[in-house]
Amino acid sequence: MIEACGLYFDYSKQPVDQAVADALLALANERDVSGWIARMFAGEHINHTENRAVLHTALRAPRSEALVVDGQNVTDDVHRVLDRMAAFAESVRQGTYRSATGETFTDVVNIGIGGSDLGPRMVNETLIDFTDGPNVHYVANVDGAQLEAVLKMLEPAQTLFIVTSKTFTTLETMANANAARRWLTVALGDNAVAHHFVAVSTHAEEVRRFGISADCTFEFWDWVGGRYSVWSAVGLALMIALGPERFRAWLNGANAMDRHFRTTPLRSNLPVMMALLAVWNRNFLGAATQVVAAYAQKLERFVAWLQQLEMESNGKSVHRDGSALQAHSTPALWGDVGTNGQHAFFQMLHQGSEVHPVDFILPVLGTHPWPEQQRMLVANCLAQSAALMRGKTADEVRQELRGQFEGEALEAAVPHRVFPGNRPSSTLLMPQIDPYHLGALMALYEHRTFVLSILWDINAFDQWGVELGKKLAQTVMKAMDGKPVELDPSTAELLKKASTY
Ligand SMILES: O=P(O)(O)OC[C@H]1O[C@](O)(CO)[C@@H](O)[C@@H]1O
Repeated sequence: MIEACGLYFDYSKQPVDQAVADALLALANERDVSGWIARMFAGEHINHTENRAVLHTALRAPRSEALVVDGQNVTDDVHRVLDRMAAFAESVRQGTYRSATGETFTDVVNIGIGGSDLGPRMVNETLIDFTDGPNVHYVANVDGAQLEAVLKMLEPAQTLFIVTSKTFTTLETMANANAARRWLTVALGDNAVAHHFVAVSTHAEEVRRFGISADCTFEFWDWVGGRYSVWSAVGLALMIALGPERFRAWLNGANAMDRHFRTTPLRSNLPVMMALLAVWNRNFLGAATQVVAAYAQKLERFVAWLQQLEMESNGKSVHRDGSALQAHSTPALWGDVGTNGQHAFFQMLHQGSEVHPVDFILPVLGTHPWPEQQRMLVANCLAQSAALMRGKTADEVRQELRGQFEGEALEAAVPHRVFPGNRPSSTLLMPQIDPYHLGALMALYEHRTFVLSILWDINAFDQWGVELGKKLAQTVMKAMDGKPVELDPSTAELLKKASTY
């Protein structure tokens, strides 16, 4: 086990002995994991395909920790924006920042997608017991049904929109932002936009073009990747919900994990060991997927956030130098909260034809008034990992069924009830869900993802794989408008059929 920042990581149910652990650590040394960690924290341009530093860790560093990168003290920049966010969040929460009609804002809508949505939404939902500000809603999908479902609950005169987009050109976000602006101006007139819209972006020019002034813009920087951006001004809606103090406690949890990651020898370094176990399961034992089962209803959106973090970062097929990978990179990551998953896909985990390693995450103390149910939740989490490990032999099944079945009937019944066992899992205990421990948990997985990229020698911080589909969507839309564009026959036929509905 390894314990860090209030998280207790038990990997005793992983198929790893001392020799394997030593070999994995030798691999980490061969890949220069320590050197890469130092390079990331120092602000080197390790995102080489975009020539950018990778400094989400600076977003949660204390004010006193100066870090000069490319001639700029990034800690000063970070705290200047954090202070502006705190002042703004408090003014919305206290009702001193008013709407165009002089009313307080009862509702805030964050419009953003990918990293500009998944992180803040997940943290907001997980820490819902710690929120005491206006109601915060999140709209991501270009499917207008999502925007409509939110807007129909709201009063224009009491609604603040935060348009969150690193690039401020993302199709979905701009479509939703434009629609929200129309909804607002129909009710309150064009002048309301200045009171009701703020922006979070790295692209001041695009924000200005949309009609949001610099005063209402909260910046971040190109050294913050989209899927690592929740700690920046992208968390503004979250800060309005939580208040600046709890937001800081959450940053502190992440900062504690950063310090652990940066300073702890590899053998007892939690993100490093998690990544090594993942490589063991993926590349040596052949696991094609990784399951994450959080035993806490509040963590319902954790896997969605993690999917972008891991699969957008490490879903690559080439090394840093562009040569093809000789081994697989990220497994598909999926899961659901316990105990719900037990009644859905756990059958396959226990008896399916392939092995899928599981990370069990268990906040032990509930934050609800039903202690008996919390006991059941904890018991179920521990029981599932034990069952995966132990399995059940044919002899054990026979013993159990004796008296119920005899002879041929008994033998026919046995194979269906056998569990192979030896199915790997790790269990991560935390005392409870609170801002500090959630911050530490998220930073843990961020660093695990980074270490995996080092072990696979890939760039975890670009995402060229999302570009092609985005471009083709533009072509398809042109075709929908009757413009002469070239579509492959399959897509052209689908479009033809779709146009008949
Ligand atoms: O914040 P933006 O620029 O709107 O981008 C949203 C998301 O789109 C992506 O670029 C691609 O999915 C993500 O990396 C990013 O989080």
